[in-house]
Amino acid sequence: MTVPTPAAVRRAPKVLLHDHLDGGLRPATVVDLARSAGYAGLPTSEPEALGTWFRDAADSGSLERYLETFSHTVAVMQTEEQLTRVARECALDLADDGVVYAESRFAPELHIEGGLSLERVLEAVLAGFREGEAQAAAAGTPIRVRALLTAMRHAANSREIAELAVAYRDRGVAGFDIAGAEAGFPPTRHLDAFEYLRRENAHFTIHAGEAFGLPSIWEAIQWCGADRLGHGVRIVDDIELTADGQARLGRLAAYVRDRRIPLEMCPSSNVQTGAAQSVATHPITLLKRLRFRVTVNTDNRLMSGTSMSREMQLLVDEAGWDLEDLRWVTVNAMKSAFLPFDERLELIEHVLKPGYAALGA
Ligand SMILES: O=c1[nH]cnc2c1ncn2[C@H]1C[C@H](O)[C@@H](CO)O1
Ligand SMILES: [Zn+2]
Repeated sequence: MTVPTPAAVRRAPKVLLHDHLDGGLRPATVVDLARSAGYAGLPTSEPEALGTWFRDAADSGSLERYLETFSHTVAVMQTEEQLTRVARECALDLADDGVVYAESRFAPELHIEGGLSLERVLEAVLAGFREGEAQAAAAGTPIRVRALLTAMRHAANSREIAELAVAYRDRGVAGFDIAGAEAGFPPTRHLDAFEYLRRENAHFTIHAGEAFGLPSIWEAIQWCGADRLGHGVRIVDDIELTADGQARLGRLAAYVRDRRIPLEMCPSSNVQTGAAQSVATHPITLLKRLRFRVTVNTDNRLMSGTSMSREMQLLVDEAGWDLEDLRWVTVNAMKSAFLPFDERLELIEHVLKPGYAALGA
């Protein structure tokens, strides 16, 4: 068991599958964009205080209230310049944190209030990712960033967004997702989009098992055919721990583990929305022990005041994780990425394994 130092955690190569573009802005950028766009709705225009405000407001114990904070970030992501800047800074911030591959998700339908078409929104974001990748490579911290297109589960645009994801599959879009309030909006509302994606051999993940339990996970997998689960924490409701420390898996939990369905787990976010009590008791550690295909993610770096390094460090400090655990979830994430197999393999063999070996794993 190698307990990594904070410096080693920062240096370790990381893979991020679940990060919202509109949940990861720098506080200073929100302030700057709000000022130049004339958006007067921010609770404060002092960057540090704004960062604290987002964290506190998101610390609500409810997914619905957590999601309300996005109105401020979405308000300043309505022009091509704004979108490109936010995407470029996202790539740079992740690369600076040691992330070598990231899938960044956002909902194009939330960024058309300024009159942009969905295609223009997407192209502005993709341009930002390419700029960020080029700058990061020049700075010696190469990163690959792909987009996931999200459709909002309370709305009715999922088929159109799915078609957009397929149209741009060779131009920087790796897959599709649905997000937003979970209770009352089951994934089967969007069956048409998922069936279309499956016919197109396209990849998708579904936010499920975060604010709602097993039925949501079951629908996402068995009705919709999700490749991965966003969060999926509530799968523990189908696991019974016996007095002697053994675990008995129900049919759904066994299916998820048997089929190696990746769980995009986001510890800090789950504590904020009430899906988990603490990082120390977060189901990710039990699921890791039971060898589910777990991955560690940030969800919303702004709302949680976090980064990949911070999420990993919290698991080390509060849940007893070691360097081998970090390496294992990182390889899990790379195996589960919506990137072609040969590119995944190349990153595992030439970046992840040597990176962890250099740290002593
Ligand atoms: O953790 C989440 N659960 C459900 N929806 C979420 C979560 N984090 C962000 N979202 C929503 C709010 C964003 O505006 C949208 C697209 O990124 O996705
Ligand atoms: Zn999310």
